[in-house]
Amino acid sequence: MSFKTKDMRDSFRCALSGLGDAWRSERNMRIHTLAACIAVVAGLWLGLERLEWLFLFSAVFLVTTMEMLNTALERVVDLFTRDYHPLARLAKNAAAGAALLAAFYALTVALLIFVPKLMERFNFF
Ligand SMILES: Nc1ncnc2c1ncn2[C@@H]1O[C@H](COP(=O)(O)OP(=O)(O)OP(=O)(O)O)[C@@H](O)[C@H]1O
Repeated sequence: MSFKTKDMRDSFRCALSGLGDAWRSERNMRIHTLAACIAVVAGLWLGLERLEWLFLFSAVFLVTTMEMLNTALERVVDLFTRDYHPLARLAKNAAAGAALLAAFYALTVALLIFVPKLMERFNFF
């Protein structure tokens, strides 16, 4: 029996289903989505420039992409073994480390964009 997708629409449906599954099963994914929504609302309120939006969206997509890859790797490792294995630990920790680096990037971008804008808005200068 073949599991191959039939056409582009089928591939797209599978990808959306993957996003939905990750959103339902991964708490981090929901936290990132909430953080992204807050950042977009704050960006609209503070009137970000085009380049600031570009960095903000790059951070949002990097973090969510890393979280999806982390989730995929966790699933593959769990498929391979549910028992303790040092390589399973190393693989999952490395993927979690990648997600953490992306989160640090997003935090840096958010601080560099929002702190000056907020100081300007509240006349801290
Ligand atoms: N089969 C295993 N063998 C050894 N250590 C494991 C194994 N499965 C998980 N671990 C360890 O437990 C940690 C958490 O694994 P788990 O699969 O529960 O991920 P998680 O808590 O869902 O992580 P995240 O918060 O990134 O989604 C891993 O980072 C790893 O250190």
